[in-house]
Amino acid sequence: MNASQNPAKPTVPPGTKPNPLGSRLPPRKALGLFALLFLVNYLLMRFLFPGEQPVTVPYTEFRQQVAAGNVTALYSRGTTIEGRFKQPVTWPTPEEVKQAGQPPRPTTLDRRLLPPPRTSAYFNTELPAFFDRGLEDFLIRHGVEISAVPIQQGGLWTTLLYFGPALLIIGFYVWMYRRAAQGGGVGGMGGMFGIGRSKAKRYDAGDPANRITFNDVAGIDEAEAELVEIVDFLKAPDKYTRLGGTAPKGVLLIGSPGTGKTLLAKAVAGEAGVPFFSMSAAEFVEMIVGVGAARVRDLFKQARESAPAIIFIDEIDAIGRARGGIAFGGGHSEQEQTLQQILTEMDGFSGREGIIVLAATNTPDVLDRALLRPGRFDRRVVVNLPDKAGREAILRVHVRKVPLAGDVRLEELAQATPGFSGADLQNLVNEAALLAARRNEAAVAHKDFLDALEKIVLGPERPLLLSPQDRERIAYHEGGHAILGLVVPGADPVHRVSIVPRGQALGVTYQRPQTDRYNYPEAYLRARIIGMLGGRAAEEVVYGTRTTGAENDIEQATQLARSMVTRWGMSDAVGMVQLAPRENRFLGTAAGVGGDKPFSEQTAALVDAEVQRIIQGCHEEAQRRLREHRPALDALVRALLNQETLSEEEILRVTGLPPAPQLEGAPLRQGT
Ligand SMILES: Nc1ncnc2c1ncn2[C@@H]1O[C@H](COP(=O)(O)OP(=O)(O)OP(=O)(O)O)[C@@H](O)[C@H]1O
Ligand SMILES: [Zn+2]
Repeated sequence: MNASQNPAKPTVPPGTKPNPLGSRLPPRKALGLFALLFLVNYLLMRFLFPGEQPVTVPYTEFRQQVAAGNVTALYSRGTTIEGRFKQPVTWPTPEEVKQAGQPPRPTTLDRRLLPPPRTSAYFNTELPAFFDRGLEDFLIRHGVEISAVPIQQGGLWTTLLYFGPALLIIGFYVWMYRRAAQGGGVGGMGGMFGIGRSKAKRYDAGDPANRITFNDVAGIDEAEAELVEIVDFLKAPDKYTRLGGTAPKGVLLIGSPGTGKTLLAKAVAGEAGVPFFSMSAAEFVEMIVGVGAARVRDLFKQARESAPAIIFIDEIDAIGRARGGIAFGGGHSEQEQTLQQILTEMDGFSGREGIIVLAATNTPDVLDRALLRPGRFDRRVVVNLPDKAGREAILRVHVRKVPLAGDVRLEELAQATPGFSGADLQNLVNEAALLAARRNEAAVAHKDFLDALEKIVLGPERPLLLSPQDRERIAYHEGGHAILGLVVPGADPVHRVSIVPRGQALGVTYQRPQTDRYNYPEAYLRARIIGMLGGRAAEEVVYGTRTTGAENDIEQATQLARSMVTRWGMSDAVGMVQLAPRENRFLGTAAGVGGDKPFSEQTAALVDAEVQRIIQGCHEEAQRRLREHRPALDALVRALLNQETLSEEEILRVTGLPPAPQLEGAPLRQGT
């Protein structure tokens, strides 16, 4: 289970001002007016020219009309004949409808039925597949004019009338354009409905109340340090360019979601005291081609007017994907144009203007090379997930505005939250504060944090009606995980066991590392697998039967064992061979064996056999140790059935076991 879920984020950053250049007519209204005109146009057409839509008649009917002398002219195109009747004709005729045995008004749903009757002076028909030899003679005999050009539907006056409504719409456009242009004073695409205007959020650093500085950023010191130079440059651009050096133009911030890229960009603006224009790249790209480019132009224009300034483009991968790569529905060329416009704007800077473009992405490897060339986003700053000290510092930033009870131990919380991003930690503080408020507490206590953490990691409690047998089985399952966490050397300390159903889980065992770990001993990994298999092993030892409850455990254990074999060279039979790709550093996704296997079938079989051998060994050890500690297991289960959730001290007390000898910690794990 992944600990970092989407944290709730404030949608509008503090200090955001609405764009002062809003279009005068609200876009909603303009659209409504537009739709109305369209409707009027359509109705007008239908009303004025009810017969102008040609009827489609069968070939036999066409011949009959020619024979009756009712066809004046025709034009043929391929096997289609279009023409004009002397007298308008209704098709299908009432007799036809009767013959077909249909109600006079067939529904459009039934395609086998005849079309609804229509009257028109114009018609079209399909020539039969076989050649009608006498047709030409036949037509001439009946005085049909064979036209070389398509037959005009209606004369000059109808043509004019056709154009009337269209002219009306064009007139409306011009009028709207003028209005908007007068109001906003921005020409070009930007004038019309404000479509081409960037919806950039301007965040002004001038107001000290909502000024964000490096003080608000914690735990990502390296990234911060790299941006200090940018702040310097913005404060005194001339200092850098005086000797002919080129100023930085673009910085790419790379990091997982919620690591504080946006925050960092804002802090740079705040530190330098310059305005901050931010926009998400996804907002650039809309349905209408050309709009994205216009928005880019407008964004840069706004920034230039208030230079020195920072432009922040979030999720730049939305437009900056390598061209010719993944095709984007219909929006491909739009995306390309938008990207091109950004490049053009950046190339256009003299560097002395004091504008720096910061862009953020969490998938740097998909970006177009053109973006990364010198003079563009040639500086890259990696924003990593915070380590334990970093997490504590971030928590400290976010609890500033929260009254804390004396028992809160931020260090412990930092220890229990490996893999959490800054945004996740902010969310944790927020959830804890909400929980404390709901509990009518005067300050936020440590327990509030722990409960909030549990809710974030596993989802809210889920009321489930369980039979006493099911509850007992779940208690033994969790008890199995917990006991092994206590008795297997090297296992992470167990700090909470619960049989309250949450999210997908029926029960949870939390294990907490002592410190963040970057290098894992083999013994530790084995201890982890043994613990993971402990739930099933306990069920087997106690009941002698199995349930589906171990699915998640099996999945995790298999993944870990596979990594031991394919990535970390921990199988003697396979040896020190890398058989699986490295995990993605930025996304933190642990990759299993790749889809397109770069190794042979034999190797694959060997890997599978080795994975099985590891799992089997761990499974046996889990069963053996649980048999050995059966009294402790029973005691733990009794306490769990009584109290549902046990803390670390309670677990140690009821089982009478000492904590497992430590190898040194590793990230927080919860087994389910
Ligand atoms: N290093 C940090 N220090 C303090 N707060 C942080 C940190 N990182 C993130 N946060 C908090 O999380 C919130 C969201 O972070 P932010 O929007 O900057 O992340 P991001 O990396 O831009 O995410 P995304 O990639 O999803 O846009 C911030 O407003 C801030 O409150
Ligand atoms: Zn389990």
